[in-house]
Amino acid sequence: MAAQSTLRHSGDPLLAILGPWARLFRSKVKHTSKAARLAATLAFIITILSGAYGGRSWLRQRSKKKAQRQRLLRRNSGLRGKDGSRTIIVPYRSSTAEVKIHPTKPMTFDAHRRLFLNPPRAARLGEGQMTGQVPPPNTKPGLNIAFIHQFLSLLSIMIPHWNSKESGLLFSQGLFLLLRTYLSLVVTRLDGEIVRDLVAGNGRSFLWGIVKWCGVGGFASYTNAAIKFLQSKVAIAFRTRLTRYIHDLYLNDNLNYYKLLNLDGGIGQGADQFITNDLTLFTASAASLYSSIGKPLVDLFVFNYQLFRSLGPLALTGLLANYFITATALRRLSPPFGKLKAVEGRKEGDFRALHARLIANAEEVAFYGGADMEKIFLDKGYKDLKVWMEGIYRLKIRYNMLEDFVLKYSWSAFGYLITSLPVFLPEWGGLGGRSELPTSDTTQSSSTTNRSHGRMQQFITNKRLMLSLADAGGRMMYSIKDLSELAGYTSRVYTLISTLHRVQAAAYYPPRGTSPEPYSLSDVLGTLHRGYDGVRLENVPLVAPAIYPLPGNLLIPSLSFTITPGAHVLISGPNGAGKSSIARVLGGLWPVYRGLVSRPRNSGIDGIMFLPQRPYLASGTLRDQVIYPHSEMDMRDSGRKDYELLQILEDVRLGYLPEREGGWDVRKEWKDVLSGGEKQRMALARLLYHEPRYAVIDEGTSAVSSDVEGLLYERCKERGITLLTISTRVSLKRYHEWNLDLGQGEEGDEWTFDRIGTEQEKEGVERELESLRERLAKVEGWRKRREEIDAELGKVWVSGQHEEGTELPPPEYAEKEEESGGPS
Ligand SMILES: Nc1ncnc2c1ncn2[C@@H]1O[C@H](COP(=O)(O)OP(=O)(O)OP(=O)(O)O)[C@@H](O)[C@H]1O
Repeated sequence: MAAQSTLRHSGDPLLAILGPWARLFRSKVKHTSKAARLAATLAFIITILSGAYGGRSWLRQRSKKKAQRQRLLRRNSGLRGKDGSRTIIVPYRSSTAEVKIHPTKPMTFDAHRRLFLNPPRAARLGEGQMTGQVPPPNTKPGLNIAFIHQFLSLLSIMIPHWNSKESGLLFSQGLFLLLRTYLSLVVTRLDGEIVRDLVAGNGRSFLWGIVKWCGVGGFASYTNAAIKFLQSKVAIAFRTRLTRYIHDLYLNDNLNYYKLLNLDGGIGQGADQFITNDLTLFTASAASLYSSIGKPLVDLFVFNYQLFRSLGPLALTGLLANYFITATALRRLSPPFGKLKAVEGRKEGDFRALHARLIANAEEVAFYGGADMEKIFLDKGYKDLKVWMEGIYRLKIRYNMLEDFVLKYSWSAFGYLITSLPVFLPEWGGLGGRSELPTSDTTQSSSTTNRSHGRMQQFITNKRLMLSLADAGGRMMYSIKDLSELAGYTSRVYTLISTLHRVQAAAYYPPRGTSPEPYSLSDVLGTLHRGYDGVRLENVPLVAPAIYPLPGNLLIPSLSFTITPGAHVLISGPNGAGKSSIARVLGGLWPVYRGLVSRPRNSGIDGIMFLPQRPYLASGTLRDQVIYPHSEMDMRDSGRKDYELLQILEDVRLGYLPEREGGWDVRKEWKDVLSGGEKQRMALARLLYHEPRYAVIDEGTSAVSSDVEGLLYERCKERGITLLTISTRVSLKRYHEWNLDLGQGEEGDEWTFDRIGTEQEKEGVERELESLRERLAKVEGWRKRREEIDAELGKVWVSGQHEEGTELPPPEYAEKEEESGGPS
């Protein structure tokens, strides 16, 4: 029996663990009363039942949530939180995942403005106020105080609180980095022991050493993988923080995405290269810096201390001197990697912008057959980039040679010298060196053997320490280059964010002690008043702005008119007179340089809506095209239904679209699917959906047939929308009450604002007729003058060649054909 039980125990380890517990349970059960057993059984059954019920409702909720997510994803929609956050649904593997986005608080932007617009003078960025640019053009990206300021400013966005997720990630990474250093130390010692045992022929210890080596190796591999994983997590967390911050600053009610390119111009071709490429490089570089500098720094301290213990103060002094000299030499001789990287980023951006332009205008270029011309632009853009990159590589090759020689070969030679110290200069060889001295209580031969084994172990350990140290020092040196490159990326990202802050705060100041250029961005004195039921301009000059700090171009010196509800206005005039410019000022795209502009507060319902000259079709579903700029979430919130959208499409004669395209949820490249007229009608459908009180329609029906055009205007008016139509078509007057006519006078900078169909307007027409009559009266005189000139020219032509009235000889080829009997 005993034998049986032993067999069972050894055969089934699980039973061996559970057996005692089972016995304990059985003995407890035996000693409990019947009532207690009944209660326990009941509790057990209730637990199982409630568990099953809970599990079932959890499963149900999960499948309901899954279905909701799928629906939201299909409809390009999401969920809105009470705290203003948005939850969007993204595809994840075969299912979906939720991403919650919290908007950046305005307070945060206010707090950061100081960092990005008023940097300390010590950072050599304060001079920006003198030149009106932040950062000033003379701030070179490199390892300087400006870099530290820029990096710390960005760090305050990347790690907003000490207890944020990013700090946690960095802390965990730090722990793993320390662990790796510790493991390197263990490996170093182990290496020495293994070689000692091998030389001494101690097989048992040698094998045990190998086992320990493998165990430590496995653990070290896991540590390395964890460090890399955490580094990528840190990089992506940094990138998420910065991207969201930039998006919140870039895409807001202040229209910074428009102003950045059209008014400020501080970042050249646009923000896309900055946000996509430079930001990625910056965050990857910042995250790797932590381990690429942090780890060797810790290593340097630990290994130096170890070497000091075994080699003594002379070695340590030598080592430190070596670091200092090589670091200074390399720093002096290194090219300005930061500046090179910043320029490279700009050139990459220019090249990318050329491609983006071609993609956006592919149809137009194709019609013109402009491929060859576009290729020239693209090839030139690439050549610029290539020449720059080759220049960088040439600079790098020289530096790399020097770096390699110094860090690999000269350092190892120096390392051998240092590790030989205990052998040749035992009295200088530190604490470990004392063991080298002969002792009197051992025999000569065993002392020699022991000493040589001890030397061997110590040499191997020291050599490994030296190698690790050289590796750590090398990595420190290499990271000087990484640091310079990081300075380049930092400068790019900092420039983007500070320019965005400047646009957001309209912080354009003339250099100290000077007055601003008239009609430049630092000379904006007018007011844009939102919250007026109508549209009113009072003594507003119409100025086409120029990129800061240049002065704008004055189109109309002073414009004043008021539009009240129901007073539909046609804004007419020749091309380039400034019609669309009025819309730009009203929309807040262009600044109000002088005077007062009043407009409704909101865009859309109860406000004002603008239909631009070039119809825009968003990416998304067919529904998204009608409700733009609403999302489906907004549409559901306002209680609108799909059948209403269909009615709107019927009103603009696009009722066939949902069926033809395959429903409301279908996604297509709508700008290629819809014709020019359909696009304009879609824009009017948006107007009918939003039903604003006022609408500015800029050439919104130029591609629509005139019968449908009239119908569209009537539909808008039926819904109580007051129209401000910008058009060169005088025929549109019949749908409007007032006419603002621009481009009059000699200079084209005068204007009239008249009621259509009134005495005043008739007088205006009379005036125009009178001026035409005056011109007609001059026609007779011009005709006579032309006859005189013709006669003069006729004399010159005829003299000495042909008689008047004689036939001109036939062309040569006609003569030949006649001779050969006509064309074959
Ligand atoms: N972003 C800009 N920067 C500088 N000048 C501009 C800008 N946009 C337009 N302009 C200039 O302002 C003037 C008025 O332009 P606007 O677009 O208002 O003309 P318009 O009367 O609407 O002409 P059209 O009938 O051709 O649409 C033009 O001379 C134009 O070149």
